[in-house]
Amino acid sequence: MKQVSIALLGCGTVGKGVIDVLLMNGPIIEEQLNTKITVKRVLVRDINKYEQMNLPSAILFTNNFQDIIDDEEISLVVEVMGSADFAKECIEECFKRGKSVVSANKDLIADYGIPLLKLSKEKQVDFQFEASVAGGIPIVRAMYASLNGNKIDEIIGIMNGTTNYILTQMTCRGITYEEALREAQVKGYAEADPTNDVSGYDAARKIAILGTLGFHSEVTFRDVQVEGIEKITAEDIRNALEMGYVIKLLAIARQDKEGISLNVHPGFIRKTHPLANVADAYNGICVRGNCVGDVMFYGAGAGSLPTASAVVSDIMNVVLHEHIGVTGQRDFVSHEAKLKPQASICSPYYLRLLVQNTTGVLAGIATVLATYHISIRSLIQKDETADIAEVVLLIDQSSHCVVQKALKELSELTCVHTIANAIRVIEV
Ligand SMILES: NC(=O)C1=CN([C@@H]2O[C@H](COP(=O)(O)OP(=O)(O)OC[C@H]3O[C@@H](n4cnc5c(N)ncnc54)[C@H](OP(=O)(O)O)[C@@H]3O)[C@@H](O)[C@H]2O)C=CC1
Ligand SMILES: N[C@@H](CC=O)C(=O)O
Repeated sequence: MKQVSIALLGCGTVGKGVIDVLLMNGPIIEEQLNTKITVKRVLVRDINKYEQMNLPSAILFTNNFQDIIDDEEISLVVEVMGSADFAKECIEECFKRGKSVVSANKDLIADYGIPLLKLSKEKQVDFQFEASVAGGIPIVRAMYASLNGNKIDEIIGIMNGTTNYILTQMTCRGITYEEALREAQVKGYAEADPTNDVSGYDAARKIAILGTLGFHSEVTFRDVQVEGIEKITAEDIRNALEMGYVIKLLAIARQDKEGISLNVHPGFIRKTHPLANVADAYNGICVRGNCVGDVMFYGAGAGSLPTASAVVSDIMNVVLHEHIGVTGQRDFVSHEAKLKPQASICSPYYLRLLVQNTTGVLAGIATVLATYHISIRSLIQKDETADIAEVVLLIDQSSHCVVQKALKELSELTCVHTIANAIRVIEV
């Protein structure tokens, strides 16, 4: 039996999961590879914290990256620390010293994936990052190795477990946004800084990675229009349900003759759509290719063991590549991205307005919308007896900038108290 010694950079939710999977499934892994994989060294910031954890005593903990880079026995480094800059420095150093790298870090891959892939090829080492999108779902490899005979038209999905958990718990248990976020943190779904989850940045990084792989175009996180779930209230969730929809944080990449569009935003999605039933920290991703048609991927999008499952599959791939002598052979074709102007992207919208309960208010709203050629699909006034009433509208296909202009004009009407929310309705 051969031996491979690896190092982990990070031993949090994912790093600890990798140690657990290698121990739990050691025999299955060894049998397939005829190799025993041993975690020799682990980099963390605070070594003391890890002494209290029940981890194999042979693992050497360090807070000095140099201990790992100088260890000639370590041929593979697994980066599960998070954040981009320090991780990038470490990975570049690994490549230069002939070590392959597996990473789960979408912040890093979304910004530096292509230059790092080029460097890994130049240095004849492997670089794999399956866990960087949708945790345990094997979507990254599917994009570059299973669907690569297709022209990809659309990728639409729920790619953040934390926000999906929050929205599911708010919908099903009626708990508050803050309570649901706290639970997601305890369960290990949220990023170290959960702002990245709730503001949509985490999903934006994932759709940038999938867009790059699917469209063979260099898109980055900065090309994604991002909106988070912070403004979603119990009232929006209730209204959606009454109208036959659920609210999900969606990541959408589309490519047509006008170019590529990348968006992350909350969306109303029909209860009958397969994505509507993706609950808790599960993720679901629908990909449309010109030959395969629609395919859907579903599974755990976050959490220790599911994410470690993807990381360990990358580790096994790297070991296999070493055995068959194809390490560092990966070519990646990418072109400069032609981005579609956001102004030309249209969708129907749900609008929620709080208005003074006076006569003529609905006519006033309809007049403003008509000025912007926005037609109304449905309009419901609630709390007809209260001083401040809720008005819920579904409006037809309109571009985001036209809707924003109309909302600004509506907010200036004396009878309109508050524009409470405007959420796109997804028609797929
Ligand atoms: N959690 C999840 O479900 C998923 C996470 N990911 C990604 O995996 C990566 C890790 O996430 P997760 O395990 O949740 O993160 P955690 O915050 O749970 O763990 C981070 C680990 O990295 C160590 N670390 C962080 N910064 C440094 C540094 N500068 N130097 C040395 N050690 C450092 C921490 O050590 P210390 O404790 O000493 O600070 C800790 O052991 C991230 O990129 C994340 O986006 C991807 C898919 C799913
Ligand atoms: N914080 C992320 C973890 C996985 O990528 C999420 O909630 O999806």
